[in-house]
Amino acid sequence: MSQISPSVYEIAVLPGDGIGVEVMDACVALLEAAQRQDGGPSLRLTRYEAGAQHYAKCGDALPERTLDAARAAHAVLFGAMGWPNVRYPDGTEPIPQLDLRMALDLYAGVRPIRWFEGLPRVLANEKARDIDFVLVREQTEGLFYARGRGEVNAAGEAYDTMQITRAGTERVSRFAFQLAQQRKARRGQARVTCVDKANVFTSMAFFREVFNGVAAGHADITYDHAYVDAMALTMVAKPWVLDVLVTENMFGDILSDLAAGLIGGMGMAPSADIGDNHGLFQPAHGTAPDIAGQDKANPGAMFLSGAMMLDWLADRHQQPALAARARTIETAVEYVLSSGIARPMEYGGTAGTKAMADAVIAALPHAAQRVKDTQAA
Ligand SMILES: NC(=O)C1=CN([C@@H]2O[C@H](COP(=O)(O)OP(=O)(O)OC[C@H]3O[C@@H](n4cnc5c(N)ncnc54)[C@H](O)[C@@H]3O)[C@@H](O)[C@H]2O)C=CC1
Ligand SMILES: CC(C)CC(=O)C(=O)O
Ligand SMILES: [Mg+2]
Repeated sequence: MSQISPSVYEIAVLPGDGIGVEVMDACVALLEAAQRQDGGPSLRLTRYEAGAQHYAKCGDALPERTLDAARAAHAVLFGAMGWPNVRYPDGTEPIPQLDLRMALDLYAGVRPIRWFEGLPRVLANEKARDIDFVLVREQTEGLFYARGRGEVNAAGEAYDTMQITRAGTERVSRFAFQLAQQRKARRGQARVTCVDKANVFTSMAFFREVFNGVAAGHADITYDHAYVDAMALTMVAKPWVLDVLVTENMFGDILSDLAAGLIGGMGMAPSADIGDNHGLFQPAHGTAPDIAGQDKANPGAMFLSGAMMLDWLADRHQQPALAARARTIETAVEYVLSSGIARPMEYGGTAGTKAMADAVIAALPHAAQRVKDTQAA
């Protein structure tokens, strides 16, 4: 849905916990530098508190003020939240991103995985250079429906329920086909794969049946199916054959980390949580307690999530200058890695979070020129 362009885009910034704060500082610096450079539409980036540490301090992981700001903003930029030893009384973690997905109805978790020069070559096969697929994860139901509802009974049995609805499956499937249509326009072909476990679970057989109904309405896009265990193998054996995948919440959670492993780890795996009225953009990784506070995190996933936010705003508000800014940021990230100007510690290099941010910011003028040259060609 396109909307009138505001004079300033209000962005609710929720850094969260651990490396969420570090990669967010780097991303805000990059977004501000890119805006200064192109002099285009303004983003007002305002920080709000939420997360496990906030819960530990104040007993509230997602304050009303933060939720209101997220609802009112043009977009939400999110770091990561959660901390292993901070728990709710039921033993689970305060992870407000799940509450935000429900509150803002962010049903499509969009997780692109693309290899480019400068990323580690995890798979030896030359074809691994062509890895370029998007996992669309349903995010408002599935096995995550059980959150806060699970039970352990007196007989010592624990139950968590998987919820699959026709409406929820239809809308996420439609989203996947629309995404495939956009990719087809760019790449000449597209295929949507429904990832499920329809051979075992009634809920998953229903997911597949509803997906097939949506597929029937998109005759221009090829589709197929894969069981989730076989998909795990395909991802490792020949991920270059994958295009758009759509799956249930929990399967998507697991497969998206596996997919990130194909390009060297979580540090270059961005994501977008999209609903009909709101968009939230966050790296697919968590708060990484093992490296937090040491300036070791790779901010690349956060940078690319920021670029996804600019693209989404550009599309929603018909603002091509923001799409150009997104291309500039992506190009700067790729240039820094491919030229070896800086190599993140995650890939065995020496560049910490701040050094990566400095290098990408310094590459912005060069990247902007490259984007202009490409557009002119
Ligand atoms: N969206 C979110 O906010 C998410 C939050 N979490 C929370 O984060 C906490 C830690 O969870 P984990 O299972 O350890 O997952 P994690 O994604 O934080 O870390 C997994 C591994 O990847 C590494 N890693 C992650 N991001 C990196 C980056 N940008 N640069 C370099 N290395 C990176 C970590 O050092 C760790 O070895 C938990 O409290 C969990 O609930 C986990 C996943 C997503
Ligand atoms: C903390 C999680 C539930 C979130 C997560 O792992 C994810 O969004 O990928
Ligand atoms: Mg995850």
